[in-house]
Amino acid sequence: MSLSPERSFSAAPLDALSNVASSNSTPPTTVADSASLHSDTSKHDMTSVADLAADSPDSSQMEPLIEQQLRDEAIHRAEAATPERTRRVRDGKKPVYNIAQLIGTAGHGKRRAKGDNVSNRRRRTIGRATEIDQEDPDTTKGDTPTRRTRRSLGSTTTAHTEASPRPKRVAARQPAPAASRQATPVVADRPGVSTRRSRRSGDVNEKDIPRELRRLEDTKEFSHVDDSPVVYTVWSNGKYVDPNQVKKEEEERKKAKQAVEEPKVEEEPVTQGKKRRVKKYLDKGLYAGQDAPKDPLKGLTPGEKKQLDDLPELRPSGVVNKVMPLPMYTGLRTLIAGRDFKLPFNICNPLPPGQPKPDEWRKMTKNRFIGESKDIWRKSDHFHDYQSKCVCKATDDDPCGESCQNRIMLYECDETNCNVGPELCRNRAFRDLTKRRNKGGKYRVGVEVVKTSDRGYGVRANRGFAPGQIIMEYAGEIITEEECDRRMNEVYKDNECYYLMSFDQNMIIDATSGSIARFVNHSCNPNCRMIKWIVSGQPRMALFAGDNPIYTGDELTYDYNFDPFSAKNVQLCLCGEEKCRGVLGPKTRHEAVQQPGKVKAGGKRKLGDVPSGKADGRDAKKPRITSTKGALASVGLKISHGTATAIKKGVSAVKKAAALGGKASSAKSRGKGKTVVKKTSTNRVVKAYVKNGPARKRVSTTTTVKGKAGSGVLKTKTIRKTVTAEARARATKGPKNAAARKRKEAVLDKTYDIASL
Ligand SMILES: C[S@@+](CC[C@H](N)C(=O)[O-])C[C@H]1O[C@@H](n2cnc3c(N)ncnc32)[C@H](O)[C@@H]1O
Repeated sequence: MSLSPERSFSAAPLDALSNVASSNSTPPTTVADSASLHSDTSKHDMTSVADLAADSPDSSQMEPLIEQQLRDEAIHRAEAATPERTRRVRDGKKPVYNIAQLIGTAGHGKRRAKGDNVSNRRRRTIGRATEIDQEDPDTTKGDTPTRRTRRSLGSTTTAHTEASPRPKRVAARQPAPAASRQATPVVADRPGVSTRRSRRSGDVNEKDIPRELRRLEDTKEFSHVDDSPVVYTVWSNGKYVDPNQVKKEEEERKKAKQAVEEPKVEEEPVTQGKKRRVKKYLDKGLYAGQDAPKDPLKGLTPGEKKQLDDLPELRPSGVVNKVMPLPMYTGLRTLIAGRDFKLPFNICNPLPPGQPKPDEWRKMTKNRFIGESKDIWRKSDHFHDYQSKCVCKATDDDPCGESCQNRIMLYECDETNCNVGPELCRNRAFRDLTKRRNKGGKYRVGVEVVKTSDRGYGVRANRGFAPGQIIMEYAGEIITEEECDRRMNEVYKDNECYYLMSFDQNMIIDATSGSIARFVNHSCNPNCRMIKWIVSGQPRMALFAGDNPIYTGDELTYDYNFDPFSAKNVQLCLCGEEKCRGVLGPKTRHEAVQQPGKVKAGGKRKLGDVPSGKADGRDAKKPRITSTKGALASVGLKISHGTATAIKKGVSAVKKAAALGGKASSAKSRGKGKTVVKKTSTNRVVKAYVKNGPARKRVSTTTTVKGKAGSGVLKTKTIRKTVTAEARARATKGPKNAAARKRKEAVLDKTYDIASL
């Protein structure tokens, strides 16, 4: 019997032979190659065995021998090539193809998708590939090895996707017939791969358990014994629904329903045992955050007081009426006069959310020195002056009230300079402001930024403020004049709004990054004042309510007393007041003369405001205030009232003004070596910026020495300037009707006195 190649092929165990072949072959591309792939011996080997048979005298005797030899040879070769697979061969396991090697991609390494960690994945493809081959021999019949390989590749993908949440669909597409189970051990016999079925049945062969799971063998979880109670969770809209919470809510709903259905029995006041329920009335809203006036009779005329004596029921009993508070400052008068009144509907109606808010605004609540300003800033004499104690007494009617010297000097009382103490002292505005703000809340802060129809943003009150009460601090970056010049010429040159305020020691507060106060607009008849106070020896600027109370919803305004410095920068005033000056300009001389006598809380005062006895008893250290006549006399105090000054671009006129013969400034007189012609008694910067260009200016200076106050000589300087035709044309372009234009022109015809007022 001759040994044909086919016979030798069938005689050898298929899997072992194919393994050997697969390990040695290049990827097969033809049927012939496929045959060679599955053949157990090389052509050369077969020839030698056939030769051996041919040479044998008794071929029938030789046949089993040859077969045996062939088998041995195959095993031997297989062992030499891949010892592991040979072991499988010995164990009679199914053949395993190395697909990557077969298709020549083994050298590429594992494929890695984006974010896909394939390092731990098991190559189950081979088993699958085999499965296909084994599962349905009919389907594979006639398949070239190439096709099979492709199929294997397909199953490679399947194997990869097994880890993804779609294995079931894959399984559905390829329902595994019973035959596939035969193939399973190919996978299962590999460490770490055991089929679900085998695990479930508990028939776990130790060899089948992956090494990393072996230590978990004793756990219930491993044996699929779940003795924990089954917890069903409910999820709604991607959120976990707590059943207890649901139950609670349901009970509450039921209770509420019952309460509505059952007629409510009026509760009898229980006098014994239980505490009597007291009905709560709204006692806040109208005056939220506002103290009631201490003395309601204070504002009444003698006639009204007499009238009140005839109406004892109206006499304030001291008990706060919480039921329906009367208009706070006019309540008693309204009652006496018997007038009807109605509460304004918007009395406590702060803006609803979603209002346009200013962007590009970095809020700052405290002053910050920038650049050189800190080094230049020095402690001037009045910073020490504030330390002298006031002469108020705790037994006074109004301790540290209107007559307190500290208050008159615009020094805030504190533990160093107050004779009364923190409980009774009423001259601690900045402390009160801090306390109020620290408590937080929209209503305590009391202001909000609003968008006005024609003046950009503004600020309105969302609570009431008593006359003279502090509202908010004007804070920002404290910069030198040089820095201010630089910013004006470089940074703010295209801006329409400026947030520059003259401050102290010739410095400027730039509130471009600053507090809300920067948004307060100008009015020629304002309801607030911007006042500089000395607090713990440091100057601070704040907005105070004016002589009248401020109600919720009122827009807050103060008189900028604006100095445009250049006619080019004159802006039309849109305050809408009857006595509007027409432009954002400085106060007229007339207004300035009228102003001081009017000022009450925190404003400019005459010496006559200070009770003479107390003035005499003042500490010698404090600046002596001598009585002087006229409007300018009153500026002997260190007051910066209405000091808003916008400093517009242009060449600093410091030198110019100096050249015009202005006297040495207080700064110069203090040996600073700088010529500054702007120091005034009000600390207002009167600085003549002369713009290169068509602006025609007539600048004259007069210096009046009025007396001494504190650290320096009081000076006033008047710089007159005339509005140019160009500025006039620009300023009167706005008003549409002839009357308004005429009014503007009339205003512009005036010569402005930029004076220290
Ligand atoms: C300190 S800012 C006040 C806040 C400013 N409205 C805003 O939107 O930022 C000053 C600027 O506001 C405008 N402004 C303020 N009061 C005005 C008024 N009464 N009439 C016209 N413009 C006014 C002017 O443009 C002025 O330069």
